[in-house]
Amino acid sequence: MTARGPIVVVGPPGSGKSTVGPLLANRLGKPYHDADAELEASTGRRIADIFATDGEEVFRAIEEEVVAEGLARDDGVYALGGGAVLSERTRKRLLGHIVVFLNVGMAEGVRRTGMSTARPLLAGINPRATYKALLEARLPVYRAVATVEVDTDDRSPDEVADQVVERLREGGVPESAPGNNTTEHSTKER
Ligand SMILES: Nc1ncnc2c1ncn2[C@@H]1O[C@H](COP(=O)(O)OP(=O)(O)O)[C@@H](O)[C@H]1O
Ligand SMILES: O=C(O)C1=C[C@@H](OP(=O)(O)O)[C@@H](O)[C@H](O)C1
Ligand SMILES: [Mg+2]
Repeated sequence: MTARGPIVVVGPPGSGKSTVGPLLANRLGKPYHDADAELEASTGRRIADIFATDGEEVFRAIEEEVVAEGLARDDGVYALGGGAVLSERTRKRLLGHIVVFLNVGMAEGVRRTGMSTARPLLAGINPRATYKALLEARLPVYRAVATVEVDTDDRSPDEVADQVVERLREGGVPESAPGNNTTEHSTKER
């Protein structure tokens, strides 16, 4: 399969990008990078602090720069923050990459993110409603950039990573109708 740069992992908060990313990298023998971790390392600040002090717009501008650098690498597995694909410039930069969309349903996504205060967007009074709105708004965006979509609801992180590897071996054919993808059917007979 000809694709450029790192394999990119996208999806909503709690879909498991930062958990599955390293497992996937390990299976593929590639280095792993996480955009949120790099953003915190390069700014010396926590994401929650940037949101609280400077607001989302400033965070998104920093994120766009960090992600542009990360995407320019030659290789690796690169997990983005859940909202990085909201940037049109970032979406354009994703063209030509293998982009893995880890999907998660609302109930499981809320459950996985509910224990953490590290995600300022979900810190409001009704995280369930916020998460639902976020999923509805972003699902089409994740699908538009993805070349592979994998459901994570009923899979452990290891099972998700295995499934991604299998799908990549099949040729990156999506589970369901995304935009930036190969549209022919899987060559693997089942
Ligand atoms: N497939 C999974 N099954 C169960 N729990 C998961 C799964 N993937 C991730 N988690 C858990 O959900 C939480 C959020 O995972 P994380 O990798 O930080 O998601 P993301 O980076 O997409 O926001 C973590 O506590 C993680 O252990
Ligand atoms: O969905 C989002 O807008 C965000 C997701 C977070 O990353 P994860 O998706 O890894 O939780 C982090 O980048 C920031 O809190 C904003
Ligand atoms: Mg993450």
